[in-house]
Amino acid sequence: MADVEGQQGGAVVRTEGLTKDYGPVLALDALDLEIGPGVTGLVGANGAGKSTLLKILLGLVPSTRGRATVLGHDIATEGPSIRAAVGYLPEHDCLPPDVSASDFVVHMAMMSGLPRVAARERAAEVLRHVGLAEERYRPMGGYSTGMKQKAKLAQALAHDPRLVLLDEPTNGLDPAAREEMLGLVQRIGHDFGIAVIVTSHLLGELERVSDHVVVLDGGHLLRASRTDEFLDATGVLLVEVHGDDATARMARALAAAGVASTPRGAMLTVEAAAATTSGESATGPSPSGVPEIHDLIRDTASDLGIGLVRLQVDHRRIEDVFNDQGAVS
Ligand SMILES: Nc1ncnc2c1ncn2[C@@H]1O[C@H](COP(=O)(O)OP(=O)(O)OP(=O)(O)O)[C@@H](O)[C@H]1O
Repeated sequence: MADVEGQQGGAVVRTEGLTKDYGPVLALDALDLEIGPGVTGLVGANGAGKSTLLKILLGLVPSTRGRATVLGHDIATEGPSIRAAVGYLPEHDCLPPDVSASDFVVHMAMMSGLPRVAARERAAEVLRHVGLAEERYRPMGGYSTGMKQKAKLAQALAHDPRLVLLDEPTNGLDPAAREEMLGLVQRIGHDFGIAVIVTSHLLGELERVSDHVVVLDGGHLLRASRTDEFLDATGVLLVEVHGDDATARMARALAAAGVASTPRGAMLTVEAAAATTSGESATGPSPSGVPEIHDLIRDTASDLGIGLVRLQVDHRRIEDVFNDQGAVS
C-alpha cells in the first residue's frame, strides 16, 4: 500500500467539481471529494449518485463536467491504467448463467493479462478467499444470490487490484449472507491491504466495516469523515454505576468536579465534548480529550467506592446525519 499512500498525499480517489447530468437528471452536482486508503463506505439513499460516481471513476460513463483521478491517474486520459489497477463489483447481475465461477474468474483474470496457468491459480485462490471453493465448478445460474455476489467479488479481485469498487455487494442478501459479505469486505481492506470503496443504501450497514464514510444525497456531498469521528460526534458518554443511591451520588460528585450529567433511565449521560479539547486529532478509538473525562469518571466512582458498570461513548448512527443539518459539511 505504500505506493498508494504515497500518491497525491494518500488520495486513492480525488474529484473536483465532478458533475453528471443524464438529460434533466442531475446525478452528481459539482462533487469535491477525496478518498484515502482503507475501507470507505459510500452511503446514500437510492438515486443519491453512488453508482454513477463509481462508473465515472472506471470510465464506463463520461462525466459532464469536472475532473477526477483514481490512484493518481486522470479518468479523462488514463482509463486503461485505472481499469488495470481497479476491480469492480457491479450492482446488477452480470454473470453468464451457463458458466462456472471457476471458468468465469479464469476468463476475467486472462482478460486482465494473466497467462492461463497463472489465471487458474489466481482464480482458485480468490474463489477460496470468498468462500466458493466447493461450488466453483457449478454453473452460476444455479447459485443463490449470496453465491452470485461472492462470484462477482471474486472476479473483481482476479487481477490483484490495488483498489476495488463494490456497488451494493449486500443487495438482496439475507442477514447471514450479509454478515459474511461484510466480513469479506473488511478482510479485503484490512488483511489484503486493498483499498475498498463500498456502497450501500442502508445507511448504517457499513459503520462496522469502514474506516471512512462518505454520505451522498441527491448528487451532493453531505459529509465525509472517519467513521469513528462520525460515530463519536455526539460527544456524549454513557455512565452506569452500581450500588445504593449510586447514580445520584455519582451525579453530585461529578457536578462538584465541574462536570454536568443528565439521568437517562438508570444511567447518566455526560457531555464529554464540553470537557474536552476540539477533537482535531481524532486518530484513536475515541475523539481527542475523551480519555481525560474517562479518567475523571473512573476516579470519581473509585473515590465514592461504587462500581462502574459501564462507561462508553453514546454512538450516533449514520442515519442521524440526514436529520441533523448541523452536521452537514
Ligand atoms: N442511464 C441513466 N439515464 C438516466 N438517468 C439515470 C441513469 N442512471 C442513473 N440515473 C439517475 O441518476 C440518479 C443517480 O442514480 P445512481 O444509480 O447513480 O444512484 P445510486 O445512489 O447508485 O442509487 P441506486 O442504489 O438506486 O442505484 C438517479 O436519479 C437515477 O435515476
